[in-house]
Amino acid sequence: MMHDNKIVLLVSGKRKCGKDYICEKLKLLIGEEKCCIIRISGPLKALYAQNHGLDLKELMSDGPYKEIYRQDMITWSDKIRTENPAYFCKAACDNAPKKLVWIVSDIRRKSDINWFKDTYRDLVKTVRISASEDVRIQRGWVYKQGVDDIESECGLDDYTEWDYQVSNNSEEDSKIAIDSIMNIIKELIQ
Ligand SMILES: Nc1ncnc2c1ncn2[C@@H]1O[C@H](COP(=O)(O)OP(=O)(O)OP(=O)(O)O)[C@@H](O)[C@H]1O
Repeated sequence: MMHDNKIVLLVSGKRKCGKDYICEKLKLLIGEEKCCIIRISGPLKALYAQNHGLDLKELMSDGPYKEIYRQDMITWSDKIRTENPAYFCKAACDNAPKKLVWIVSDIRRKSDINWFKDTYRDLVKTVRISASEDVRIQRGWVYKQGVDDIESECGLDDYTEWDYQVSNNSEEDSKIAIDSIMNIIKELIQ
């Protein structure tokens, strides 16, 4: 199968490690004409909102709505995933614009990585972002049973085959992380 992409960058990390922060900076550096951020949670939330009569805009935002429904959304989407593990990954890619670089900013499960690797083969590069618990707490993370202790948060804790592992405990860290990822990307999209 031919793809328009040259890179599919899969990004993973615990809550408040700075996934969005790093992905947004990468997108700006690569340029919006070449790059977009994809979220597997996009089609997931759309379908959930539709099925439950909720406001999608509220659900997509970082507000309280997201936290109120997070748990139920996980249970609901797990049911769909049991029948078809790739359902939400495929839907996210089907809806994504054609760009040289796709950054998938919410990779959570081994089944996500497997589907992307089966589909996009050697275009796939994987990145794990980490930050200490102290730093994540400073950024607003509060441990939640039923969220932080289940597969959607821990499914990749023991995954070891990352192409890049970067830490994001500080602004300095993020610069180093972004530089090293950009070095690879620049070469691949030339
Ligand atoms: N290197 C950094 N320097 C300064 N602020 C940062 C850094 N990384 C992240 N932040 C800030 O920390 C907060 C959490 O980051 P972000 O939303 O990117 O995390 P996330 O991993 O996407 O979280 P979630 O899993 O909840 O979506 C944001 O306010 C972000 O601006």
